[in-house]
Amino acid sequence: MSSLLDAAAGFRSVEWDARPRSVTPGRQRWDVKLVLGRPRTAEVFAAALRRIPGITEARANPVTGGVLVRHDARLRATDVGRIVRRAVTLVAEDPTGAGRPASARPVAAPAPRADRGLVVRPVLAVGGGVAAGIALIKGSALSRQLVAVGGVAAATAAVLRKAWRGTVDASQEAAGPGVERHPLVEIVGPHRRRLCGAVALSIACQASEMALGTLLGWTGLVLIKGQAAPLVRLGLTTASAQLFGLAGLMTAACAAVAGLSYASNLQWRRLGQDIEHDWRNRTYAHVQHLELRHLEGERTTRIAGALTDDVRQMGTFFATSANDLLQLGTSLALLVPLFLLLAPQIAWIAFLPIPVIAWLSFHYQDKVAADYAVSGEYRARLHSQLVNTLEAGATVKSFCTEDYEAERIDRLSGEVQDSSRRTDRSTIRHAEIVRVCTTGSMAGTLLIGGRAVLDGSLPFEVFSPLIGLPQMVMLRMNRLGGIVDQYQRTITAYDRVQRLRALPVETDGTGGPLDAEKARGEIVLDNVTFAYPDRPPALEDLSLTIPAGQITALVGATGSGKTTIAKLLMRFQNADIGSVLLDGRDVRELSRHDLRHAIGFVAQDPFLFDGTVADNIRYGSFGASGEAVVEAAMKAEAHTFVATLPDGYDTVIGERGAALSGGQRQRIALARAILKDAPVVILDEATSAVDNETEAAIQRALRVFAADRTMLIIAHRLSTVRHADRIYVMDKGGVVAEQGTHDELLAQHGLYASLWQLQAGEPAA
Ligand SMILES: Nc1ncnc2c1ncn2[C@@H]1O[C@H](COP(=O)(O)OP(=O)(O)OP(=O)(O)O)[C@@H](O)[C@H]1O
Repeated sequence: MSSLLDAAAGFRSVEWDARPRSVTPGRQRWDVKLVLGRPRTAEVFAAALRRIPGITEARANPVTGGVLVRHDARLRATDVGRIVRRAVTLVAEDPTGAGRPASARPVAAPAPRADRGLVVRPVLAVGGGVAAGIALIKGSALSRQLVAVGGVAAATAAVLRKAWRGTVDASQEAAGPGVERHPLVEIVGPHRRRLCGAVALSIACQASEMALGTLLGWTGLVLIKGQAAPLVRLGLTTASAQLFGLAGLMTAACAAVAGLSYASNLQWRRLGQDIEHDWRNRTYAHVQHLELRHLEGERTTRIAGALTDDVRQMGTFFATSANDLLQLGTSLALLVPLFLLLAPQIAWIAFLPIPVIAWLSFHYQDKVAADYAVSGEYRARLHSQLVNTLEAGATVKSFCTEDYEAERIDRLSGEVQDSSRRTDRSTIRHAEIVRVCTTGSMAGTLLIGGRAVLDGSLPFEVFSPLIGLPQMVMLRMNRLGGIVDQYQRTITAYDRVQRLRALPVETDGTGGPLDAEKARGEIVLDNVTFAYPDRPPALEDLSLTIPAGQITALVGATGSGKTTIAKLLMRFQNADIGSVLLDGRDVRELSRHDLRHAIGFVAQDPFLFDGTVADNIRYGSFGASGEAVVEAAMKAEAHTFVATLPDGYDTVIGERGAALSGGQRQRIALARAILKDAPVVILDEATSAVDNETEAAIQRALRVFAADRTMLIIAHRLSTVRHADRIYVMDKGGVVAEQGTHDELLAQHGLYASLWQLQAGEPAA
């Protein structure tokens, strides 16, 4: 890290905005304005960060201005923050990275440049060469016009080349090192057949549309000149017959355009939906199997965003923009040769607006991309704030902060409004400039083409049907910037989805299956040390035994590692040192599915789904009968209150069980674990919210339930565990301070005894 820090210290401090968006152990996300709308700077910035020891990954997104930094857990969050800020200062001074020694430059960055010209340079060379060659040989008026066409082609190619560079940057960034196939190919995946069908239909539709335009031109010809030569060749000799013939042909062309347009749009949309559905399912299946530490490390809203917005973006690109691009390409591919063949003298003026509109379109997109990113960010913040405030309704009311919250929403909404206004202004201005260009070119084509017709160098029969066709292309050109924007958004969305899919999933043990029916349930922690990333050890060299068929309790200081023990047992986390054994087998060797099948777990903050009481008790034991559900509810002391609910077990309890009290929620969760009927049951503060009388009843029922199984009870309220066969008293730092039965521990007059006296209201000895 020192090289960058030292180097940065020598530079004048540049006040570039860099703000942390989220900081979790081992990973930070930043908003860095410096990289917004600057792909090259983003590349240099990420490369600069990657060179720093301890930074394992750095990515900068020029579309959103977001920077992701993954780092070694030993690097402190504040140090990483300092590194990011200094990198901003350094790169702001030298955005190209050229000021560094060659050896220090990012290795991967310049490589793609070699391929970029492959597609566009030949167009430039051929277009320019042919035009210049003819001009030199002939030196006629026609050759001058061909030179002009060459100029238009060269200008268009130059504009497209610039845009192509940007998209290549974006796609290479998304594909990452070692990925051979283009992201769009990856996105389409197994839906190539539907893509081919959609492409064929779009091309046919575009050809029909141009045929329709030509027929309209011929109609004008018949009306003005009394006949159209191509129709005479078809045997229609009189003007009236030609008009009837044209009406018939146009009806057929209209029907073909409508039918093909309908079919192609349907195909593209279906393709988009297939892609969205497919990617959502595949990604969700992956997310379901992520290691819990990664799930906890990612923000829920971010994962939900990838599964909804990002996969939708990938589908929408194919449903709309891919179709637009293909139609634009087809119309250009048909029209340019047609003009060059039939009316080369007006081709240059007809197509003159193409490079101008293309340039305007890209320029506009560059400009609004940053605005879109900013307004998207403001919208996301507003959304998140709205959800937070609505969820915190009781807290807001109890602290009388309604006005404060309203002001916050007002401010965020104002920011969204301002940023949207900026984008709207540029959008309208852009549309009007394009309109001026297309109408200007139309006037020019009429003037120059009209003069050519008058001086006899261009037959009116040729000029008339061609006149309206370029407009069709121009109007489509207007969408070019939008298409590129959609492309970049799609690549960024693909990038985010791929990153989610790159997170490691839970691996299974190698020691064969575990038969839950036969499990005895003895649990041993053998010299276990475990630390969460970037934290001191939660458990340190801990050894304890939870005998099979008995009730064991864990009590003690808050944060002393009690829940962590349950997590290690369920393999939500793995011990760093030592091992956790179930019936003498290391849990890491057991299949996670079998292991978790053998354990009934009630978490500290159990989750209830939006559904009926019965659905929630039956969750995970979907085949359980109604009688079994009621029996489990009785054991958990839930039956009495459920019976008083309006629809009994069919009462809908709302999101997270919002329509129940805390104690009622706990009893439903307890009934769920009882119904699972597992040989090992872990209750983590499972009855902390129920009253003493109900808890005593639950304890009685649980003692019967626990008769033939291993039960681990984690609790702060000591009355909950006084009947346990063994109690471990945990102390700070994840160590066992005392152990024994309730009576033995009282007799020790230690930590447990003083806690008991405190809770019983007796003065401490
Ligand atoms: N996901 C996590 N990431 C980082 N640190 C964590 C995480 N979960 C717990 N910790 C830390 O690990 C330590 C032990 O936490 P644990 O939840 O096991 O304690 P506990 O004894 O169950 O506490 P309580 O009685 O308050 O429920 C605490 O210092 C806590 O801050």
